Amino acid sequence: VVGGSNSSVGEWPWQVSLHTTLPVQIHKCGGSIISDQWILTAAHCFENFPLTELWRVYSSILKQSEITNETTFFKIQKMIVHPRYEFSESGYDIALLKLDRPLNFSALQQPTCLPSQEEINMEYTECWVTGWGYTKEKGSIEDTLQKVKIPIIPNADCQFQYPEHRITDKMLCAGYSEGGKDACQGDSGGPLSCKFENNWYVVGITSWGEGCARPGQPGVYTVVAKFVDWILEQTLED
Ligand SMILES: O=C1CSc2cc(C(=O)N[C@@H](Cc3ccccc3)C(=O)NCCc3cc(Cl)ccc3-n3cnnn3)ccc2N1
Repeated sequence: VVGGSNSSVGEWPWQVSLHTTLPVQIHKCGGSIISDQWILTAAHCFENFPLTELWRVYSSILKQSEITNETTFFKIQKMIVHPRYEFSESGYDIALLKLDRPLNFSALQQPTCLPSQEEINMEYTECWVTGWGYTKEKGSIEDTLQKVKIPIIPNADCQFQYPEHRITDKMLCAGYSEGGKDACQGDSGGPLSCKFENNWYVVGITSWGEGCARPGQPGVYTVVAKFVDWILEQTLED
């Protein structure tokens, strides 16, 4: 996250850190707890790492340095990548992870709400991007979970800013025209969380952008509301 600040303990209890273990263990992507056994994240996280055995899911983490060999983690029992996903910029950048066992909700780990389909994204006036990603383009993974408040911008404006892309109705953009605040490498898969009538919703999934926090190059997020039917089909079947 560029232009953000340190989160406090329990501020984003649905945020998880997804680690790959080979060749060394590193934080790879963010994700959001949406039930006691399901994590919502981005499809592109698994492009080079499709094997569930290579992943570890850490919840109730504020600092990456909290993670040691003794820290408990969840394994992935099932990985569901959207069937229409090809690459981030063509959309459908969404995936579901079923944990090997249910997690116990607490102040430090609990689900966020899925938005309902009809809520249009422009009503959200308080949206935050969170993650352990770079704080500048040539950066490194942050120790403390970062947060930054970023406004959702109309898709028409976003399309103008990305003339070589097709910004679909299943994508939303968030950023400041002057840049300076954005997601960055290591934040993908994490939530764009919006507060609405005193509840928090995972409105977007951090997906792609041209550089980080550049003027006129907003971040692009998967519109979760457009996939709620798919999410329910995949998760209620179990
Ligand atoms: O310890 C390490 C070594 S460096 C490192 C890099 C990445 C990374 O590139 N992640 C990509 C995505 C990815 C994940 C897995 C495999 C391959 C790629 C990302 O977050 N990409 C974020 C994409 C993005 C989204 C928005 Cl909304 C705005 C701006 C951007 N950025 C544009 N340029 N950089 N960020 C993830 C974890 C890492 N951990």
